[in-house]
Amino acid sequence: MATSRALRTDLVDAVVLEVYGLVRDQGWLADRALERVLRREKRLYAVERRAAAESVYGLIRAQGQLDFVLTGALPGEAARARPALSLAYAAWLARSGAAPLDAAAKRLGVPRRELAPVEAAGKAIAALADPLSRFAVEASLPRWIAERFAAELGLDEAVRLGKAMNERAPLTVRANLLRGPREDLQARLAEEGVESTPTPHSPWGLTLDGHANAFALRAFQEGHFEIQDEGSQLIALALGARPNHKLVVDACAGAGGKSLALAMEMRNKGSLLALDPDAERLEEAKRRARRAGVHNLRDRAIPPDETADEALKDLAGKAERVLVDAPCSGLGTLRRKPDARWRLRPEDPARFAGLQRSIAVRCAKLLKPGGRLVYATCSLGRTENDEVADFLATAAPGLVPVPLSETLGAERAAALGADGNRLQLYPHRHGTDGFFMALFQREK
Ligand SMILES: C[S@@+](CC[C@H](N)C(=O)[O-])C[C@H]1O[C@@H](n2cnc3c(N)ncnc32)[C@H](O)[C@@H]1O
Repeated sequence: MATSRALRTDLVDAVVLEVYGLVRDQGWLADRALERVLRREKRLYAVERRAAAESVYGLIRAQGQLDFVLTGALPGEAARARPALSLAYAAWLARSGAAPLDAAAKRLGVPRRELAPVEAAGKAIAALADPLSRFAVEASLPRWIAERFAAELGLDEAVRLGKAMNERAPLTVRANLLRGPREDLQARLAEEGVESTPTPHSPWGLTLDGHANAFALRAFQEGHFEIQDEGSQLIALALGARPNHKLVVDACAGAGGKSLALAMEMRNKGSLLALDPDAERLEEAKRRARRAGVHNLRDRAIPPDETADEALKDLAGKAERVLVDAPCSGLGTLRRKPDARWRLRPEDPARFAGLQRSIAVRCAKLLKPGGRLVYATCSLGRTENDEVADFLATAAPGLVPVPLSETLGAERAAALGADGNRLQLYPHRHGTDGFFMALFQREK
């Protein structure tokens, strides 16, 4: 069986170095680079593919720290002094405990002396006098992100957040209740050899154990579940879409992750309208809807700018529920996209906030009196979250905050630490990705 084979490290290493080079030096997205190289490398067994993927993501996560250890440059400043790919990889193998130092040097063909800084890494990091720089290096975060996390939570808690952002995210799925209850899905998964645990907060979630390839499971192919972070499920829950609603709008629907959960809440009744400027993503949402047995979903590609007002005119004042899952910097999802931290720029949160404000105000116009809107992001920090929610409350006429306990339920809202109409989810506190949500209602 493939799982009992010894890894052919030469093949794995070649893939890791090629993919890491594409990501680090050529700005490729990690997922894409990995997919592209692995598709070509048909010789690799599943276990070797997995090992290559883990090393690539491990290396990307540790990049800031490795650059510091090997060149002395602080994370984010290191681009000027990047160590050779094979040296960085050997240092990672040694630092992560995946291989002893001497073996790592030999395996990657780097002179042993070049790895000497790895032995003194702990001391070098501890010697950083500035606590923020130390945090940035330890968590392997660009300094500006470390600063933002610390400004939001205080340094001690930011350290816990930084750690959680560098852990592997759980594989969480949402049971598609249109096909049956969560317990039935759990039993089906067990029949397919996958154990799972109900998520603590979402009533629909299961966390799958081990390294299951969820897409290959029959239960997935037959639409019994979707892969969806628990936080993302909670955003759909917070909207409170119901079967008696005639029009629910998912205003930034993308590939429909939350649309499918909303259709489930509507029990396939009424009309669910998915909007997005990206027609390809909407096509993907429709494919997913077919698999999930969703048939109340319609879609409309809209312009990305203010001309969308005209394109949405016919819907003004008509929707009972509007979800604005706005485009954002994604600072809350670094554990799933570890390469994003090196691509993001300090000015990005403010840039997204401008877009978020205009999208949210535009979409609030679709609400009928008494209708409710959730503004959500997968980001952290006031700029894209509280400040946009504050703006929305003043800029959209007749919009008032509604406590999240009304849709999440009092017990769940309290357990999650909702603050009135707002909730910020964090990996280190909630085990979810970092999501923000705020609930509003248009006055009757
Ligand atoms: C956070 S993603 C949505 C994820 C999706 N709701 C889900 O759960 O899978 C944000 C989406 O906003 C879309 N978007 C970008 N600019 C937009 C605009 N000006 N108006 C509306 N949507 C926009 C993007 O194409 C992207 O699909």
